[in-house]
Amino acid sequence: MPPILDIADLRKSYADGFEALKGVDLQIDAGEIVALLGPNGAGKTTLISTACGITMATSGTVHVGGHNTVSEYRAARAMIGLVPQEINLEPFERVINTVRFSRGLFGKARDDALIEKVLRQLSLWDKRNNQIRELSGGMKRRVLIAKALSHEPRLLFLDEPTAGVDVELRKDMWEVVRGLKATGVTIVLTTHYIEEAEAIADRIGVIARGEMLLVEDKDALMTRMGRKQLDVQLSEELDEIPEALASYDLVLCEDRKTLTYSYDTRADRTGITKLLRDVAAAGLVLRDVATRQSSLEDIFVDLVSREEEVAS
Ligand SMILES: Nc1ncnc2c1ncn2[C@@H]1O[C@H](COP(=O)(O)OP(=O)(O)OP(=O)(O)O)[C@@H](O)[C@H]1O
Repeated sequence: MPPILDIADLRKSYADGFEALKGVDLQIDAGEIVALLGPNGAGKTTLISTACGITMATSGTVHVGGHNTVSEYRAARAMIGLVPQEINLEPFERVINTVRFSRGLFGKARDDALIEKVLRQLSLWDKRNNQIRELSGGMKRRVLIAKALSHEPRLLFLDEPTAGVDVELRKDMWEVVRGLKATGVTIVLTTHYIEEAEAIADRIGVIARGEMLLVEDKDALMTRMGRKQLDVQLSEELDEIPEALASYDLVLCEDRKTLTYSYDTRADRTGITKLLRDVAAAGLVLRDVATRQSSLEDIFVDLVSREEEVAS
């Protein structure tokens, strides 16, 4: 099956000459959840707005469900739902009318059963007759999603859906996103919360300075780039790493009592057994050992800082 979203060599320079996207390629299959991570100003919002046809690309193409977003704008746009970063709702309008109106904007016939389904799915049915101003911040964000779903899109873009939302509500939102995926909607979201990407994404894309550094299956990425650390805690402080352990790539921590050993989780031999034997042979007394798996956050920080070094 062709990808539901196909972005090829997308470039965007703003009027002031700033190049926000420098040839981005991205293919997304139907039914996936893809999280786009990147530092502030990386180009995530520009990518989403350009993919939706709100911002005009300087060059390159975007196809949604096989439709070109410029030459077949209407067909492409009908397949897309966009949940923007800012809450841009009319405070005195009622929830149900807000959502119905959005459907009308796409020229779709009124469908009360569908609006009820969407509002129930987002736990907003009880609030359907409330004015927007009477809702909490988390509920307003869910109204934005309901609006974006009102015309039955196949591809939903969520631009920082949980920015400024507390931990509990963020987890609720993750449930909503998983529920949408279960109904067959493809989801592309941007986020600054790495645990969010870790919790819900099937694939992760990392953008920095307008370039897509990688797009990869989350689990594969964590296995490929993830390293494990072994902290060897000693009973006594060391001035330096003993000569007998020089062949290991060890780091002596600030407390001078912990030696950190990094190893590749995929390697046949991790070297741990030999290291511990050599630690004992060097006359050091062990107090404790602990292991730590690098998180997606470690991988992300590592990737982006490496890219910054190359760029500077
Ligand atoms: N209308 C515009 N005119 C000129 N430059 C712009 C415009 N919109 C965005 N930019 C610039 O393009 C770059 C990418 O911005 P964008 O909003 O896409 O980043 P982002 O990754 O979404 O950032 P954030 O995480 O802070 O939301 C930034 O340097 C920004 O200043």
